[in-house]
Amino acid sequence: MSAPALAVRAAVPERDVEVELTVPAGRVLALLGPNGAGKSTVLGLAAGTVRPGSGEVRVAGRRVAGEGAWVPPHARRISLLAQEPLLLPHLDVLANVAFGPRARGVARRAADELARTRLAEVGAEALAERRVHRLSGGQAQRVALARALAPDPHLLLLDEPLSALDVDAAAQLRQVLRAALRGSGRTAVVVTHDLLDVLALADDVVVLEAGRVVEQGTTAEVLGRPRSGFGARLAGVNLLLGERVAADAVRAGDDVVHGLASAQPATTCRAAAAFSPRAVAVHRAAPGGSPRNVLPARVTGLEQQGALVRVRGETASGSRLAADVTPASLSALRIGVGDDVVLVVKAAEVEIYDA
Ligand SMILES: Nc1ncnc2c1ncn2[C@@H]1O[C@H](COP(=O)(O)OP(=O)(O)OP(=O)(O)O)[C@@H](O)[C@H]1O
Repeated sequence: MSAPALAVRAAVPERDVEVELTVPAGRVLALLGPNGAGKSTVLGLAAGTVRPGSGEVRVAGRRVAGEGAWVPPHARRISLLAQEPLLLPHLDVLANVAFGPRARGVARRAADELARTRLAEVGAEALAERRVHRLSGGQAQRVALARALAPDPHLLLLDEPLSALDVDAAAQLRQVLRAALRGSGRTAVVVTHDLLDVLALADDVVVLEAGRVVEQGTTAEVLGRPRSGFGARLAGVNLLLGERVAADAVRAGDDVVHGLASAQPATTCRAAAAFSPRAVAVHRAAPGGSPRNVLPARVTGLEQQGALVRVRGETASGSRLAADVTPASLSALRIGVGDDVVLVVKAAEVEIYDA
């Protein structure tokens, strides 16, 4: 087996970041997490703009940072596509894309040819002779992608690459990125806050919170069975993380939720209960009847969610939950922020799994 394209096992104490993660060659990893979680720091460790206080960083098997080792950024064969396209303003598009290969010693004609191939790959062939200042935001970012791909890097780092673009340009570039990355053999780490980027681009997901990896897995695993608050928000589900108190029940504080357990509970007692906000009904008082989970909560917010209204609530134990209800039912209930309600969800709608 070949070495991973990126292996980080490092701490940056002054930022309280301590992470261990690997990116196998040929895969795309989405690096997610709230503001200040450490995403940029991990990119910096890979790129060589941040030095680890301890531990090491390897790129394609080579130690690029760590005790007694330091490879400067330009010698790591890593390309960065940032929020803003970092193009050289005095060169035309073709020369911008040919710049990296030229710097690695490729002859002029071959570098130009390679640049045209990369421009064609991102749908920007027709822009080859254009001056950089005459490009739109979306065009410039395409050219920046071609430029990042041209030196054939071990690893491509994408730092919120679509966030400076309007919705249409972002959607187009997302497809271009998808074509350039998925199944291409290229390896990338993409920092994003956008679920659409994760779905379109990522094979794997790592979630960081407060400088630590709190969750990792394939995109399907993390979205299907999130094990962190951030992962649950991304997946759009309610998540109670706590201890397993029965094969089919999880307790978080005083909140106990029953559900359908995965076949074989592990010996660990950390477990998660996940359910959709659409499966949650909102009542003024606990209803009688069939096996249900009943969670008293205080309403903390109301917001429109498509054709429904999302009712946000918090239980006395601090579990934050959401219920999506129709405007008509909400109006009949006459509830507002600060009111006490009862959130009800059938056990059959709850999935219980190890966390
Ligand atoms: N240049 C710096 N010097 C010192 N501390 C920093 C520096 N940059 C970031 N930090 C701190 O390091 C921690 C991780 O920040 P980082 O920028 O890596 O998070 P992030 O997940 O990229 O956040 P965001 O989504 O806001 O960009 C935070 O506590 C932050 O305040």
